[in-house]
Amino acid sequence: MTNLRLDDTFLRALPGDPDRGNAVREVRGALWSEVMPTPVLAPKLVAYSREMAAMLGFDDEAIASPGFAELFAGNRLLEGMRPYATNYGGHQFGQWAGQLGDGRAITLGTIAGRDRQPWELQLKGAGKTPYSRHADGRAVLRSSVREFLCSEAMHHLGIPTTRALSLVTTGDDVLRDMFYDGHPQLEPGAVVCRVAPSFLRFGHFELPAARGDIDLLRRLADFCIDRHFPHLQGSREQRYGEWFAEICRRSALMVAGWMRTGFVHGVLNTDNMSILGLTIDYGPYGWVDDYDPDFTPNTTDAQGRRYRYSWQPRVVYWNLVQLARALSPLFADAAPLQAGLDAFAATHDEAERATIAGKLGLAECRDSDLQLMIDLQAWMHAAEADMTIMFRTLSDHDAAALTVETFADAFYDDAKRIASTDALDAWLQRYRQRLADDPLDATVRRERMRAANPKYILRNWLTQRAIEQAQAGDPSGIHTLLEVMRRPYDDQPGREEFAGKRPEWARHRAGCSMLSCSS
Ligand SMILES: Nc1ncnc2c1ncn2[C@@H]1O[C@H](COP(=O)(O)OP(=O)(O)OP(=O)(O)O)[C@@H](O)[C@H]1O
Ligand SMILES: [Mg+2]
Repeated sequence: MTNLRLDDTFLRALPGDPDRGNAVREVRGALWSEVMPTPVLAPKLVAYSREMAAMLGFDDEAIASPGFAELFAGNRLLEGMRPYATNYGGHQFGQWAGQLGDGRAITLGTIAGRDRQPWELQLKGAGKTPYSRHADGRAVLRSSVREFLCSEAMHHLGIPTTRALSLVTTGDDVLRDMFYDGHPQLEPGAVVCRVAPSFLRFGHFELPAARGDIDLLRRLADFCIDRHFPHLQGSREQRYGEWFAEICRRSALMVAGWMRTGFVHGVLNTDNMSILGLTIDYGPYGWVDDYDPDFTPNTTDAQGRRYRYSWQPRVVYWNLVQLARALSPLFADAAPLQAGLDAFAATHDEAERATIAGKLGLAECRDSDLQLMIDLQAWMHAAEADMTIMFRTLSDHDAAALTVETFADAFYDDAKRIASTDALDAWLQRYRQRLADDPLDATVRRERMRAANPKYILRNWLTQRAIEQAQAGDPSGIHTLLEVMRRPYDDQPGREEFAGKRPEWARHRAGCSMLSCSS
């Protein structure tokens, strides 16, 4: 573990803050500030991702050593590590918020993985930084469990995401007012080590642009392209255009993955948008249980529901417009930026059609299939039917034999089930007619549907149950969930409970249907 080769390209290529220490400050003309993690009382490794550990070259012995927990709690550094926090801004709920920055994220360094690619190791919750503003730089166990598990679950679902290496409890308590209602409580603290090729966000580009620091903006753009988009060719301006278009396409595929699986990010501010098109910042996210286009897990967003499930594609587009605005000083005219935004629309449209074809088991999505899907969604909404169970049941049965009884496990409300029976029969009739006009054979159809319709998603109540167990001293629920979510598309005999609908106790429970940014 001590001979990790650190890659400090980011620090060498881009200007840093001349000041040291973690005093809160405005940082201009610089993209990062060197800052030490603040040591914690008693680091204890609670869970780790075996795939990520293998990728980074940590063997069982290294993971079991006390040094591993100490390193990934921020209590100890390896030789050559120069930890830093980065400087970014962002649009929060539609408003420009100025400088934000890594207020509780500290990068330990970047190392080459087994794949020879750079992987940045970043601690979340490692103490104050110059960007902590009024907050404490810490994270609580419940939010850290959520970030750790969902990062890995998302990866195994095949949706671009930052990853998680480790979850360490700190032995320190952290004060949090979970619902901002004047009832702060002490909660156990934790640190997640998350991992990605880069944690650059839209906000890293927006901040220098907003300050008129075009030189810094250009240096950052050139660095980002050279390092993370080296395949882009052509003149400097052509590369900028291609780069922006690729960010748009990647963002479209990311959000299409969320829509396919029922993920709601919760805080889609531009500071939570990765320039690599990765899902980033697992805060008050949620997974759709009963299909509801307005599902908004984040109580902080309960009024406007800006970040509701069904608005995510348009919000990502809005965020890309902000990025285009920020990057515009790099362009002589707006055409390449508009072309990028158009690429978002085209890619998203194509991905949405692929989703429909996959979820319904069709060789291709015709125009009329869009309506078929809209009608099924409207039906699920009215019937209060579980989205994941509906589609998986649809995947696993011969269409000829489907009746409302086949979907018995998907309903949350008996009266709504009964009231919706005729409408489902009518929809199934149309679906069967459509399948009769589709060339796929039954085996291929089933395989495709099972690959588009996960059986296991990281339902909020499952995570909440694991969190409550962990808070009581038993982390085994986290390990089990991590294991189940490694194979979300496979049937896992004996683990049916993890594919079940939300139990009644979780309907209005904090942590299940209501989450806040207090984490
Ligand atoms: N406990 C905290 N201490 C210091 N800064 C914080 C804390 N919580 C959030 N922030 C900062 O507030 C801003 C917005 O927070 P947001 O909830 O989007 O991010 P986050 O959950 O900290 O993490 P990230 O985006 O790094 O995953 C960011 O600048 C973030 O660093
Ligand atoms: Mg954030």
